[in-house]
Amino acid sequence: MNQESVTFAIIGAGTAGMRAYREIARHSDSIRLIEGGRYGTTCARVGCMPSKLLIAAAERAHQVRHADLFGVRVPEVQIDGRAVMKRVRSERDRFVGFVVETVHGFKEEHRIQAFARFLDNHTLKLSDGRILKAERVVIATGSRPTVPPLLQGLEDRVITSDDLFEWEDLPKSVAVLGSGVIGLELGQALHRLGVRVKIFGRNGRVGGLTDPAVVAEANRIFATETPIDTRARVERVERADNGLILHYFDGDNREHIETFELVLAATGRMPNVDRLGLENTSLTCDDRGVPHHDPLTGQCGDSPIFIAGDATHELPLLHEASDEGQVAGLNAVHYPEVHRYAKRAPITVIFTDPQLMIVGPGHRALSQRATPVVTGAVDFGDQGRSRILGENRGLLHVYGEPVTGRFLGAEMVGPRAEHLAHLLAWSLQSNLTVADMLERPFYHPVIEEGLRTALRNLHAKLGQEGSPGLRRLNGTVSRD
Ligand SMILES: Cc1cc2nc3c(=O)[nH]c(=O)nc-3n(C[C@H](O)[C@H](O)[C@H](O)COP(=O)(O)OP(=O)(O)OC[C@H]3O[C@@H](n4cnc5c(N)ncnc54)[C@H](O)[C@@H]3O)c2cc1C
Ligand SMILES: NC(=O)c1ccc[n+]([C@@H]2O[C@H](COP(=O)([O-])OP(=O)(O)OC[C@H]3O[C@@H](n4cnc5c(N)ncnc54)[C@H](O)[C@@H]3O)[C@@H](O)[C@H]2O)c1
Repeated sequence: MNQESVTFAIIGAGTAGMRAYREIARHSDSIRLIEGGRYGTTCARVGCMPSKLLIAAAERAHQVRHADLFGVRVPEVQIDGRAVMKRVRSERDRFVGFVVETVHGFKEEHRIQAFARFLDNHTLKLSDGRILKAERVVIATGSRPTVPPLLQGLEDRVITSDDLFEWEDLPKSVAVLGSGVIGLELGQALHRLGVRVKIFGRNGRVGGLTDPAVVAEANRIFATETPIDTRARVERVERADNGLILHYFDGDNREHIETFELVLAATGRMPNVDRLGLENTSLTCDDRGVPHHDPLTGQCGDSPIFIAGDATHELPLLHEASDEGQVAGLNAVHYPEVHRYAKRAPITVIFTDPQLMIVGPGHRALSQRATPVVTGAVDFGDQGRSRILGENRGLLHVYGEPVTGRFLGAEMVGPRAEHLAHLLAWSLQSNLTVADMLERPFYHPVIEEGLRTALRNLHAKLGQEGSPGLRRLNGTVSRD
């Protein structure tokens, strides 16, 4: 039998796996990086990068269409679907190319192209028939889109984010199932690119927001432009000659029947742990099949098996996958000595227009704490810079802790949220109080002045003493 023994095996050469590889390869040459699919990572191939490329085209179309507001007349906007998708694909290929180049820079003898499956804690069966023995293993197998039972059997008309960026041209119409992060980002972009779109959510959810007031404002704003019903109930989907017929009840319980060329399933992603043969190991798993592990070490139980990235089903985000890969790699190297590493402040940005962001654990989690949470707010309707830009819509809620005055997090729908989210995440990680934050400089006229309004509002509600924004220096001024 073709069998090989090494010290380290990493399953999956995505963002987390590549990061773990780099960490381990600094210490050992006895390592194998196993990839079953194509090199290039989910982020570059079908995730962060192509989605933002599509959104960039949609934003440009939207800006040109609305140039009128500034007295700039554009007679007719035409969307060339083939040209849009050509740029998306070619820029995507460029990003993927860099990643593939990096992987090819790893030693050839370290790389295996096959799917891996556990036979026991230390034995992997590869899809090419080989057996690999490894003392320590990192699971970095990522996640994949789920398709709800409602759409099963209709696969030729159902797409996921894995398929969309391969399009040669834009379709005529798409029903988007799911108003989470992917559904909102891609649904709004397609709508702006001239595709007839309807986004179907459920329970009023928008992009993972949890603050009821911010959720309501986001729902209101998106509905002014894009056909969206986050309280719909799609009951049945059936095949038609030219697409799929959706039978659904809207938020007011009225029945509708509408035909679309395609349905985009944006109903969540599942961790790639179900085909790993984990039942052959000593690991215990949660109800999603994810091995119980310590999120701060990546270690599964007390075994020499570590897990990182989307496979953990914790925070399926790029920077988290990268950090977790590094931690898993380091701890695999030093096993049985395993260290806990602090997480960065939680941050999520959703690239809709207006953008959404969550910093910290989010409103729902904060309101479940024993100590009460105080909320400061700003409405961007009259905010100076936002109005100048014609982007004056949105709501920011900032949260603070009574007594200590500590900043706890934020949720927002509004202009340039990606930048405010970073200021706030850095403040949170630095353990700043709301008063500390107000002592920082704010230029004029900028969107950050809107943040200052929210922080002042929070400061007042927290009943903090002193004049916010001023730092009194020690001593008194003596005049002789
Ligand atoms: C449409 C979309 C947009 C996104 N946008 C953003 C964004 O804007 N910002 C952000 O932070 N995040 C975004 N994400 C999330 C981000 O892409 C993921 O969190 C990240 O790519 C996960 O990295 P990973 O290393 O865990 O998984 P992956 O990059 O998926 O790597 C896992 C690898 O494991 C391989 N594999 C699986 N099973 C096996 C096996 N048994 N044997 C061998 N190999 C195996 C797979 O083929 C794959 O190559 C987006 C995701 C999607 C889908
Ligand atoms: N900007 C970003 O950072 C970014 C962008 C895209 C994806 N991602 C990552 O990818 C992950 C997956 O994204 P996603 O949008 O697939 O998942 P998600 O969990 O954000 O959203 C899925 C949504 O679909 C809804 N849903 C499920 N079944 C449904 C049904 N039958 N009908 C109607 N709605 C239904 C759920 O209620 C939920 O709101 C995200 O959690 C995120 O971590 C991040």
